[in-house]
Amino acid sequence: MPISYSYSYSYSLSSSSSSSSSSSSVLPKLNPNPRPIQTQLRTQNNRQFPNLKIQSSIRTNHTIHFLKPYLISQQKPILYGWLCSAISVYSLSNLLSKFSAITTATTTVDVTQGFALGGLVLVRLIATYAQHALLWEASLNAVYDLRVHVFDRVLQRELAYFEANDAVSSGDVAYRITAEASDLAQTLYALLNTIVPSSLQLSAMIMHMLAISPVLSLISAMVIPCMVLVVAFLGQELGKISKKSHISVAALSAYLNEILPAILFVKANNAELLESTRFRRLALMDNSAKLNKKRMKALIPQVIQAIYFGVLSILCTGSVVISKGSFDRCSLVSFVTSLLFLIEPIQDVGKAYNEWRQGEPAIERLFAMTKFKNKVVEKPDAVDLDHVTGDLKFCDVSFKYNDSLPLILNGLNLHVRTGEVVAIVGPSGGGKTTLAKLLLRLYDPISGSILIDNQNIQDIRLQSLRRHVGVVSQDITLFSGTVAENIGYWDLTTKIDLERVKRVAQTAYADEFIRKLPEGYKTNIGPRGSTLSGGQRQRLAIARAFYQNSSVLILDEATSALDSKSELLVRQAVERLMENRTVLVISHRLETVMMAKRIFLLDNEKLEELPRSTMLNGHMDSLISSGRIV
Ligand SMILES: Nc1ncnc2c1ncn2[C@@H]1O[C@H](COP(=O)(O)OP(=O)(O)OP(=O)(O)O)[C@@H](O)[C@H]1O
Repeated sequence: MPISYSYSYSYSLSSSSSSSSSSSSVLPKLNPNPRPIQTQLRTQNNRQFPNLKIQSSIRTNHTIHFLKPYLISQQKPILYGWLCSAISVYSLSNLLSKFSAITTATTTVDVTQGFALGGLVLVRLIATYAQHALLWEASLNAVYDLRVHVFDRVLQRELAYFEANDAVSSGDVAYRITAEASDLAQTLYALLNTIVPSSLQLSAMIMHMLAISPVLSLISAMVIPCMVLVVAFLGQELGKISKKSHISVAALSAYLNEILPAILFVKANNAELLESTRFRRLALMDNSAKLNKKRMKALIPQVIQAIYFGVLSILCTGSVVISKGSFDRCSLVSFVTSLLFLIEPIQDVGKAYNEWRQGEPAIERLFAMTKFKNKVVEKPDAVDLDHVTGDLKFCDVSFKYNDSLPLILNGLNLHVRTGEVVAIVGPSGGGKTTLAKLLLRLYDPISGSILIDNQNIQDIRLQSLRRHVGVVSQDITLFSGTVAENIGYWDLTTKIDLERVKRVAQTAYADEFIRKLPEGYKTNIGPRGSTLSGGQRQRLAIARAFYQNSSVLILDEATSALDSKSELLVRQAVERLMENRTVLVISHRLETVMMAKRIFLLDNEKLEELPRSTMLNGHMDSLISSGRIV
């Protein structure tokens, strides 16, 4: 199993999933008796959302608790936004009083009154605009901070999280951080816009009504409990529908994330029709989930309005009849206008509640990714290594992936001296790549220790360790960007040393083909380096390892599956790369193995040194035919 590197997480996730998923994603669907769609999706969803059960148990107050720091950090625009809403409501109240006075006045309206009205309208418009703009700013900024936090936490998760058989798929992770986080902005905005602005408008209108007729106001207030009950019920239903919608769209995104990188496999297997059918099934599920959600969202305001106006008209007609004669025309106009302006905040409260119900699953799913405890932990007093000579020791190392799985390594011992090249051969699944993962501290052994320059790697800062241990694998990770950015990846966010990039490319025999590219070192190589040949991609990876210039190097099948000319170039590049470094070669190829000074066979959880003569005398063939080397 090749190592997939943490080049950039989203990237390595997709590349690793592409290689490993291509068969799993396509082959099972060749089953002539496919299970019903619902069952398939349920299974798929269970696989993609293993934390769903746990997530649903997270209570609303926890969700609010999660969001609190992000909202507090945006207190300035929030407070200003609320201040604007107070101004807006104040001008509306004044507007209503003046308006009812004008509409019932017996004398003609003078210019000053007209200007005052116009002024109030203008103030309300500007204040309302500022309120919306500021509250959107706060919501979007909070979501930006949250996204950054969630992505950082995802990067901090150990490899086991991504490799486990119930791992959250890269498509799902991407969906949560992109689409669901975007939806969250809408939820936050609805909340912020309700807590103060709608409450203010609600209170202002109620006070207005109370001043005109306390009896009528109290009767009108009876409509509120009815609304609350209906909104709460519908909101709960909307929450359930929303969860289904989140799951179906995430399944669609996860599917696309798996299948698009495997497009070569799809075409080579004439699987376009099959994949189109699978896509249609998922898209249909998503469509109907979305439609249900939209229907519910469209229904809720209509139900609120129907109840509001229905109950109010009955109550008001009754009460006007009862209080006949005690009400002047001006008061009636004012009362009814206030009632009309009351519906807006009531609807906003309902809307915010519903937004919250539909946003809650997204918040839970986002935060579920941030709550974890890594097994590989950096000690607080871990040291930085400035310089490493490259002396490696594996002392009595035993390892298994988890308690229910068998041992992969059992009391393994190996000493690789500074500058030495050692090859590890063995049967497929024997644990060669696992050994490399342990050296990079992507996993910790269950017992024993690994030392670099006599320092236990568990006492070294992870960043420092991985800076000194470079990897070149057959599963090369390149990303869309220029050639220079791919080679100088280590300095991507600072400043790539272009001279050094060119120098290392020459050393890796890559300079010649790079110069022939349309824009040389500035050529964009497409997603995952798709515009390059296998050999060119390998030489870029080798150039990148030169750029990193680590003292210890892991070569995992670096010279596989190339034509003889490319292979020669890659092998020469590898030979140069090996100079003056401690190298662990994991290989099945005799030519690569023979570059090593010592050769070890990893089989049955143990290491056994093979005399070089074994390999030279053609004994490798007999080891291959007996299955001890693949
Ligand atoms: N993340 C994982 N979780 C559980 N088991 C794993 C995991 N990764 C690898 N394994 C198992 O550990 C064993 C060793 O795997 P490893 O990739 O180290 O073998 P390898 O010698 O490199 O094989 P190959 O030569 O085929 O690449 C295999 O049985 C494999 O199925």
